[in-house]
Amino acid sequence: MKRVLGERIAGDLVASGVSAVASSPEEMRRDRRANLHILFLLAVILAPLAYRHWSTGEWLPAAAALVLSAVFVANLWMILRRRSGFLSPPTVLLLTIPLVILSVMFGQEYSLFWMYPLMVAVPSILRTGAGMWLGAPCLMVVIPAVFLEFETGMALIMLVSMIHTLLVSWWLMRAVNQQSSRYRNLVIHDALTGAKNRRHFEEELASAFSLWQRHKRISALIMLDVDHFKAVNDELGHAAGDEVLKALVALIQERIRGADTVFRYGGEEFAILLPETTVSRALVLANELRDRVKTSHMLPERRVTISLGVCDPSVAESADDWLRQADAALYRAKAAGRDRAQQVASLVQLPEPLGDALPIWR
Ligand SMILES: Nc1nc2c(ncn2[C@@H]2O[C@H](COP(=O)(O)OP(=O)(O)OP(=O)(O)O)[C@@H](O)[C@H]2O)c(=O)[nH]1
Repeated sequence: MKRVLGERIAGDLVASGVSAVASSPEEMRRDRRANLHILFLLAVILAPLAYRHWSTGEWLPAAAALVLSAVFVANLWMILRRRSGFLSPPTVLLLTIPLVILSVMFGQEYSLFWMYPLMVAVPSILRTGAGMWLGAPCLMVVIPAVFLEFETGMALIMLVSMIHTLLVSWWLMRAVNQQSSRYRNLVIHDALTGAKNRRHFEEELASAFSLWQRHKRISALIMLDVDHFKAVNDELGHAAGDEVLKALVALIQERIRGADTVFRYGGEEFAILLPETTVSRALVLANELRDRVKTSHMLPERRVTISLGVCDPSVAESADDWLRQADAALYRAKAAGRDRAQQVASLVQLPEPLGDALPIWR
């Protein structure tokens, strides 16, 4: 249980390293704004805390709060100037919590009021259930101080309201998370087939291309198109055409590895992006898919076939060019009679057996 909890908190801390989860510029801007607010909040908590300790002659906690507050302000300044700070929000949070608790232990009972913004900040920064797992022990640590410093009625009110603050903040954060993952799914998926959509494809293709450019990490792109799909629609109706598209995506998804992705590029054209895969291995997969589609009896009335084009980024000058070349290979396959796969020969030779050893499906 402990390990699972530790892993969850660690996972959430990593995930809440914000820039790691934010992918679109809009998400990054939103996270930056949220970071600024939270960092400002935590910096503000520490300044009056330092003042109170200083005014009662407790130099050590006063100095610690002052130094930390100054560090947080510098971090804020860096984020404003350079868009990223030297401390992540979880680190800032993990530095603030012990200081507030220590301040209470040092006899500054009014520091307990800073537990309220902290109970808001913990779920907001950690974003998931781990916020609760970190917030709850913090409250437990301060319970003795609450009952020691305040009369029982007041202590109970404070405790219940702190728990309430933590629960409401966690509940709100959970609702926000659920909504955003629902929206993200809608934004990146094609509603009919469940494949990822073209917009997401363009992002993923660009990132696969920059992995190739910067680190020479190879990927293969397969473009595929259903042959004579118009005839399917015309003869059997649009609904039958839709069923073919859904069955095709299901067949591809069943075959490819977890790391690979199938996208609906448009109409009856699809793309499959295969990380760490050579063109020759992708061609083997393309032919296997072609074979499986042909023998799958998706429609009892007529045989469905596909044509495919395979290409890696070594031959391309940009992500767009990569797509253009894979598409050109696909249309060569169409022109050569359909129900076949064509490749663009790669310009790189991976050392064998590495090239061969790369798995192409699960
Ligand atoms: N059922 C269905 N049909 C679609 C969908 N999107 C596009 N189409 C149809 O797909 C057909 C594509 O036809 P064409 O571009 O002529 O291609 P094709 O008949 O497959 O011919 P080739 O690609 O040359 O083999 C058109 O009739 C479109 O209406 C969809 O979501 N559902």
